[in-house]
Amino acid sequence: MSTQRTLLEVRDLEKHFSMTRGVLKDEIGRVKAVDGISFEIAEGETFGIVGESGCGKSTAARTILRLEDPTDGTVRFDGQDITEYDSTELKRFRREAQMIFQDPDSSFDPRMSVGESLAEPLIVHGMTDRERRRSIIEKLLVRVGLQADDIDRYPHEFSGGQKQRIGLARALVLNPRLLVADEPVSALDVSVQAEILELMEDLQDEFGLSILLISHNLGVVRHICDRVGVMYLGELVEVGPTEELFSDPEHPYTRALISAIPSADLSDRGDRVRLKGDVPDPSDPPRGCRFHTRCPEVVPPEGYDLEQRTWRSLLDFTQRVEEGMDLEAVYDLLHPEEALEDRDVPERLPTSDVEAALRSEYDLADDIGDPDADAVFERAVERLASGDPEDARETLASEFTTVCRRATPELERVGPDHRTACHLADGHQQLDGRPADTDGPEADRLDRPAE
Ligand SMILES: Nc1ncnc2c1ncn2[C@@H]1O[C@H](COP(=O)(O)OP(=O)(O)OP(=O)(O)O)[C@@H](O)[C@H]1O
Repeated sequence: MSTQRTLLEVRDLEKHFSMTRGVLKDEIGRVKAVDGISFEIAEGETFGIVGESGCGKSTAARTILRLEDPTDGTVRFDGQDITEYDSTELKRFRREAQMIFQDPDSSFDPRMSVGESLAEPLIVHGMTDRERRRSIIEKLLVRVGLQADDIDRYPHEFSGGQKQRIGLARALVLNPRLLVADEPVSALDVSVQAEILELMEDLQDEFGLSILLISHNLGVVRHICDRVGVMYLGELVEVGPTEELFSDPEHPYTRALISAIPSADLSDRGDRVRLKGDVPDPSDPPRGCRFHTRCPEVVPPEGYDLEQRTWRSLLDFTQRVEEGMDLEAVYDLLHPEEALEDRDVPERLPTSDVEAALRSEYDLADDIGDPDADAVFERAVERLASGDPEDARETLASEFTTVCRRATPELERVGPDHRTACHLADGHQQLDGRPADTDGPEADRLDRPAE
């Protein structure tokens, strides 16, 4: 990490959105968009936050700039807690911390010339001298690769890349110390993305800026960030120096994101990890490690000898049964073509048919390699076929249990400046972690069923 002093310090930041119902606006839940993230950015440093869509990156950025009020946690800028700022301090902060957005088109008023748009922040912050404003803006336009006389042109006269250059000029016109860039190049042609990123790097050096870069694109983050935080479902799961994180990723989510980067080298295709499904609902995140429902490296249950792929399938099946796989759902699996109104579900279904359908659905071989695990699976299948999903659920939950569901891994050090929140990482292997905060069927472990 940079030896420069810290400019931005984010501690345990949370932003939850209330979900309400009816005219009385009763709260029926909370979207935990940002759920306890901590990191810092040094002066002159570029820190990237990366993750799939919906994992909370933009909300984090907006909350850090106090465009949203945090639910909990602190954001310190130059040592001061911005959540405590009064309106005067907030105005000064808004000068020192600027943002650029993904879509340069929608961030400009089409009726205002470039000069008028860029003069606005100067006027708001008290620069009354028109000539001085014009001179500052012209110099900045040249600095971002445009021409001084572009000052009198209108947004529609520029390409996307040029508009993002103007966006950068507008962000820098007040000489800020922090630039928050939310997907600054994802709306641009690939050919101009690198130009804009290089411009940002040059401007950073020249203006001594700290940058918080938000992107779903790991290539973009790798290009210009000194350090990276990987975000999943409102939490940071790994934070480390960029090259170390890319060459030696510690979290399975980071590994999956890196392996999904399109590579010219087709020979490595076999190693690609494909993450199944979308990011789960942030109003009801999975307990334990939030990534365990999609993790390709989820820790297997003790006492079984299973290949990772088989274990992942068994856990997917367990999760599905827990979510409420009943006799009707099993029937639908056996009769996918049957219309809903023609459905006549009997009290029990042939166990062998159910077993074959479920093995096919979850890609489980006839012999999964461990007779004990097979016995658990078969018992669950038999209970499902008999219309007793509760027993199936309890059997699976008590047997196919994993530390990844039982305990929440903390972000712990795996290198001098590298931290990860994964039970697999060094220091997590004692399988402790924080207990998951919801009681579930695993809370009361059942005895292993008779074999
Ligand atoms: N004002 C809001 N009210 C309710 N939920 C919100 C609000 N803003 C964001 N969310 C939810 O919070 C979660 C995180 O959204 P956010 O936009 O921060 O994610 P993101 O990682 O930036 O994704 P994207 O790149 O798609 O914008 C999402 O589930 C989103 O629907």
